[in-house]
Parts: sequence; structure tokens; C-alpha cells
Amino acid sequence: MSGLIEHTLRGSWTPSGAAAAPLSPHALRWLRQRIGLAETTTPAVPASLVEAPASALPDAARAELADLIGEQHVRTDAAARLGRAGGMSYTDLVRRRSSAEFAVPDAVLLPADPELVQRVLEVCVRHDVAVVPFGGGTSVVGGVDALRGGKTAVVALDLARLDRLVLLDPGSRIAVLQAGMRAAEAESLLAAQGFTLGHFPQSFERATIGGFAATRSAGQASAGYGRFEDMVEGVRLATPVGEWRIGVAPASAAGPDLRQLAIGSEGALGVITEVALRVRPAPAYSRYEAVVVDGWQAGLDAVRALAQGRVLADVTRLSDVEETAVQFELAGSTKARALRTLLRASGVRQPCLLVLGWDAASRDELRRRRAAAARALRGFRAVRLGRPVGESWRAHRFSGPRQRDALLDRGVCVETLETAAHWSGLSELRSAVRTALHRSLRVDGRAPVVMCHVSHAYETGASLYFTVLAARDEQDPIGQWRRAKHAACDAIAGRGTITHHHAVGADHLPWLGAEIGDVGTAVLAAAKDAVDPTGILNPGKLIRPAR
Ligand SMILES: Cc1cc2nc3c(=O)[nH]c(=O)nc-3n(C[C@H](O)[C@H](O)[C@H](O)COP(=O)(O)OP(=O)(O)OC[C@H]3O[C@@H](n4cnc5c(N)ncnc54)[C@H](O)[C@@H]3O)c2cc1C
Repeated sequence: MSGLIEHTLRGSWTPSGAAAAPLSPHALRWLRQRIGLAETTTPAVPASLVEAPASALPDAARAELADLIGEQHVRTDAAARLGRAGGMSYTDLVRRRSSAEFAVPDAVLLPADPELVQRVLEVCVRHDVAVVPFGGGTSVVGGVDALRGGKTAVVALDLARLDRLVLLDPGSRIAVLQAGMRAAEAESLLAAQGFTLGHFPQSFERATIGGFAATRSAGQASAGYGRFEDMVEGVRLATPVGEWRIGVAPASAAGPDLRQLAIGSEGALGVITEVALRVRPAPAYSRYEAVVVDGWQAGLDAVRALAQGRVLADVTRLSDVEETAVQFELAGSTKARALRTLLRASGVRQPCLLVLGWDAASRDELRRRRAAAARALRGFRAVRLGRPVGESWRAHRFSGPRQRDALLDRGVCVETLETAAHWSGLSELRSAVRTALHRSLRVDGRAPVVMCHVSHAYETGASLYFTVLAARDEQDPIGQWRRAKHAACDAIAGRGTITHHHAVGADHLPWLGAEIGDVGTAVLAAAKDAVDPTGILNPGKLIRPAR
């Protein structure tokens, strides 16, 4: 067992081996200049000072659950419950730093295998207890909020003890992993056998296999390895009406692909206990490099050329002018000066950074793929920055989240949101979201920093990922972000998808209906009714109860 994930209440990103990181003096200076910084720090309140409400789990339910999974795995202590009260969105982090009310589960359940998960659900149905499946707790859309949905009590069903590699079939290149295994651990177990999953979201150090499947996650190397759903061969779920196993062959014409109903079901249609995943041989060679393209539209055209020419690098990531400028600034003043001089000399006025990363089995494959990408980029006058910038991006690819606490300490509103659209609508979508965020996040005349990048590209379109840094409205920090998020979602609706990889959760639910229509909404509600007739599974997320 990997050890229970300690969801420290006050630290936002401190799993073992990945400590919270401070801001450099250079970054602090830059932030002060751009958005203004609180002069004094507002450190997090110690967990010991936060009170959890009394547990409402009925005694009879608690006793049955304790019989089933062991007394020590039915946790009703404040630390365990507060630690699973919400995910890792900005509002989650702010709520935990203030006296604002937030929903706390009545208990945390830690069953050790799929059969026990199934039996736990049966007990919860009998006692009318809502169940929130809990993986790494990295949801940024309210996916693990302990919403009760009118039930007697609500429990967080933490999958942390389901952390085994069940089976590796090297011939078929399939690994069966239990749902609570964290991505970093899965990668190291697979690496020991010469394989990789190739799924590297920024939440890699903390998120779990079950969480990825439940949210249709997309990793940074999605252009090469696919999104998480592209890797799923089969799924095993516990549901209130019985166990559900899906997927017996790589492809099938036996009706609609029900795997796709389980993937992205966000804990509302069942608890994923095992996932069979396609794995790939671990790469023998990999190389990351960067180029700069002049202007956002030229950058988009370049990525489209790579995608439609089917020569995308495994990691293909295009930053807009604002994000590029910030990345250069934060690299340090000497490097920033050198880069600016190089780009001016090359005639680039609106630098947009394009990071390209390849994994390959041989030097020859690496050479061929790089050459094919270079051919597709001909005509875009891309200025090569070479390996140091690409490798530096790779070295820091998971480190951003560790700085969120330091930013919050200094009064910064820091959050991300994402969407996707077809190529023809991408620029309009970006402008609409930027305008919405700029208007809603201006504080005392201070403009926010709104950055955007493309990190997942397809032949027909791409994702857009926005990062904002703004001065925090100290009177109403949660309301400030809610209004901005609302404005951004309104701008997205009708132009793109409400979420490309963060999932729906509670936060995107108001916009889902417009995207999937009344019929789509009814199909989801009917599926829920079939597997969860009393509605105990993750109420308030993804699916509205049927009327
Ligand atoms: C800093 C940061 C960076 C991120 N970067 C990325 C990124 O690059 N790409 C990306 O795709 N996402 C990203 N995310 C979002 C998040 O990490 C993903 O949604 C991830 O898939 C969630 O995994 P988890 O194990 O933490 O799930 P949780 O947060 O625990 O749960 C997410 C949802 O899935 C449900 N769930 C969890 N486990 C199960 C299960 N076994 N069975 C049924 N339902 C379950 C939960 O109830 C909840 O609704 C990021 C989040 C953060 C905080």
C-alpha cells in the first residue's frame, strides 16, 4: 500500500516528495509591479483551529461499515474529514483559509478491495447515505465537494487503499490498475517492467487512475499518447445495483461503447475500482525543445499544420504572447534580456513560445519525427530556441501547483480554466474569455494578468487553457472568482465546450444542459436512474436528478 494520502488541510500541494515551493524574489518583484501584492503575508490558519461539525453518520450505519472494513477504516475524526472536504480549486483553497462555511463529509471510508467497495455501497443504500468517491482530491470543479443531496449523511469514499497493479499482460500491452493508485506510482511500477502509460497531467504527483478515468483527464503528452479515455480498455465499477464490468476486446460492435459512459461519469454512475489500460514501451530517447513563432494566429496555424499533417510532437504546447512574456520574465532578468535581444534581431514582434517534446524508441525515429515537424513548420519563420528552453519546461512541468500556497499567502487570486473548440472558432473563443476575465477581475483599477495556451491539439481543433493572476478582493475573495468564472463560462457557452479535461463537477453543471441538450440531459438522468435509483452517488455533480 502506498500509504494513505494525507490531504493536509492547509497545504494545497504537499504529497511526499513534492513540497510547497516559495516564490523567488524575482517573481515577487514582478507580481508587485504587475498586479500589486499584499505587503504582509496572510499565512494559512492551522488545521487545529478549524472545527468540523459533528458527524451525522447514523450509529447503525457506522457499526455495519466498521464490521465490513474495520473500525480504523471508518474515520470520523476531524482531521480525516476536513482533509476530504473539497478539492483543489482556488475557491477550495480560499475557503480553507477563511472562516467561510464548507461542506464536510460525516465520515471517510477506506475499503481495501473492489468487493468491499461494492458492499460499502449496499450499506450506504440501506442507510440512505450519500457517497462521494475520492481519489487524489485534485478536482478543480467541485467534484469531491461533500454534498448531501438530501440524504441522511454523506461519506467520502477514499480509494487510497486500492493501489495495486493487478495484472500486466505484456503481450497485449495492457495493465490492470486499481483505481486508487496515484499516477506517479503507476508510472514507476510500469517503468520497472519497461512500460509507460504516458499520462502526465500537471496533477500527476497526486491524482489517481480512478480519478483520471472518472474525469476524462488529458495529460501534457496527449498529442502522442492520447487522452486518458484513449488508453482505457476496460473498467470495473461498483454500483448500488451491482458490479459492472465493461470491455472485453480492443474494439467491439456490440452496441454503443459503454466504456464511454463509465469514463467521465465523475462518481455519479458508480465507483471505479479497477481500470485496464493500454500501455506503451517506455521510450529509449526523448527530447524537448522550443521555438518562437511571431503572433498568436501564426502560432495557431503552426500547431494546426502539425496536427493536420499528423506530425504533432507528443507534447505540443503553444503559449500566447502574454504567457510567453511572463515565462521569459520569470526565467530571470539575464535570460529574459538575452531572449528579447535574439527575438528582436530575428524580427519577431509578438513572441509566442511553442514547446515540442518527443518520446521515441530509437534515435532514428526521433530524428524522423523532428524532421517531419520541422517541415510542417517551414513557412512560419519559427525561431529556434533549442533544447535548454524545452528541457527547462520539462523540468518544471509539475511545479506550478506547489506555488499556489505562496501566491495565496501574498493575496493573489490565482486560478485556471479550460475549454476547447474547432480551429475556425478558436480565436474568437479566446478573445471572448479573455475579455470576460479582464472585465471581471479588475480590482481598484488594477488589471489582471490573463494568460492562455494550447496544450492539446487535434486535427479538427484544440483546447485553450487560461491562467489568471489578479489582486485578491479581500472583502469577497470567493465571490470575486465566482463572478469571473461565471462570466468566462457564459463566454464559452455556445462557442466551445464547457470543459476539455477538468470535468463538470458541481461548478460546470449550470452550463452542461446547453451543451448536451435536453435529450442528452435525459439520457444521463436515465443512466443514473438505472444504476443508482436512490441517488446516493455523488449528488450535485454531473447529473441533475430526473424530475
Ligand atoms: C494543479 C492542478 C493541475 C491539474 N492539471 C490537470 C491536467 O493537466 N489535466 C487534467 O486532466 N486534469 C488536471 N487537473 C484536474 C484533476 O487533477 C483531474 O481532474 C484528475 O483527473 C482528478 O484525479 P483525482 O484522483 O485527484 O480525482 P478526485 O479529485 O479525487 O476526483 C475527481 C472526480 O472523480 C470522482 N472520482 C475519483 N475517483 C473515482 C473513482 N475511483 N470512481 C468514481 N469516481 C471517482 C470524484 O468523485 C470527483 O467527481 C489538475 C488539477 C490541479 C489541482
